[in-house]
Amino acid sequence: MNILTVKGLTKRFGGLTAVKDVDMTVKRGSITAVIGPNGAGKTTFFNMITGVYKPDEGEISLDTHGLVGLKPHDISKCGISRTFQNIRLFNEMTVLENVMVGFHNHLKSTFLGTLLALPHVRKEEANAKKEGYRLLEYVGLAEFFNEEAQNLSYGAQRRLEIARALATKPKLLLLDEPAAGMNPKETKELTDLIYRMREELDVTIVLIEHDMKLVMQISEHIVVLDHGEKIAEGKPVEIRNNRNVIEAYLGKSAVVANEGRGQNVN
Ligand SMILES: Nc1ncnc2c1ncn2[C@@H]1O[C@H](COP(=O)(O)OP(=O)(O)OP(=O)(O)O)[C@@H](O)[C@H]1O
Repeated sequence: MNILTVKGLTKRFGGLTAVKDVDMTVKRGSITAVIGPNGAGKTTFFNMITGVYKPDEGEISLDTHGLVGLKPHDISKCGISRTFQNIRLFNEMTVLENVMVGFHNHLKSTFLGTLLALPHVRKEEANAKKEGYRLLEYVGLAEFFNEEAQNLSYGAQRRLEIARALATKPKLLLLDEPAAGMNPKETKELTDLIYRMREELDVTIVLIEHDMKLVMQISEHIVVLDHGEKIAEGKPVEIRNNRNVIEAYLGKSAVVANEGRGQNVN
């Protein structure tokens, strides 16, 4: 059964069509990758799903719930969470505080209640701390809970972003280039974390990623965008040998060479 259904999604910026008439479905419990050369429209696609941009055309449904027109915080409440291509942490806040920010959407406390430190607010805060610490344990960062986020290694900062994204208990997690800048050890830890989240937290995962080794290893389904259009989709083995994909990444001459040698894209 599909958790996400996208139909005819289009976004224009002035004369540029960044995403053009894209259809896509994501199976519940799957790991799906959206790939494509630089500027293909991948982040714009994520930005429409999370309500950062309103599509010019098209529909997006999470289960049967239409998302177009909803604000990002309402979409988050529906069960979609994300991380960003450029890490967006509060550098001078502690690691634990950064995760607690993720709970904000689900807290009931009002500004006045917080100001007056009312008992129910203090209780909510204590719960957020406890739950935040638990999430840090989950992503392997508990020992750094009191460090400033900026002191973490790059790979650890990316895992912290994931912990914060998990704070809203998403059904669907969108990861925008989660392995960017990671060394092989960090990428391996990320891979394990992605599998664990899917198995243990019942989260469906869609990732944008340039690391083709990771994409081919981890994805069950791959959607390829080029110049805003979907040019291919399928299993890793199908994508690896797809003529349009090889051409988009490497140019026409690569297709000819590839066919000559019977080799694949990576
Ligand atoms: N806010 C914006 N205003 C104008 N043009 C934009 C905006 N956001 C994206 N674009 C353009 O839309 C196209 C798609 O950009 P997008 O960032 O979605 O691509 P991408 O596939 O994520 O690229 P990359 O892999 O380099 O991150 C690009 O040509 C980009 O310059």
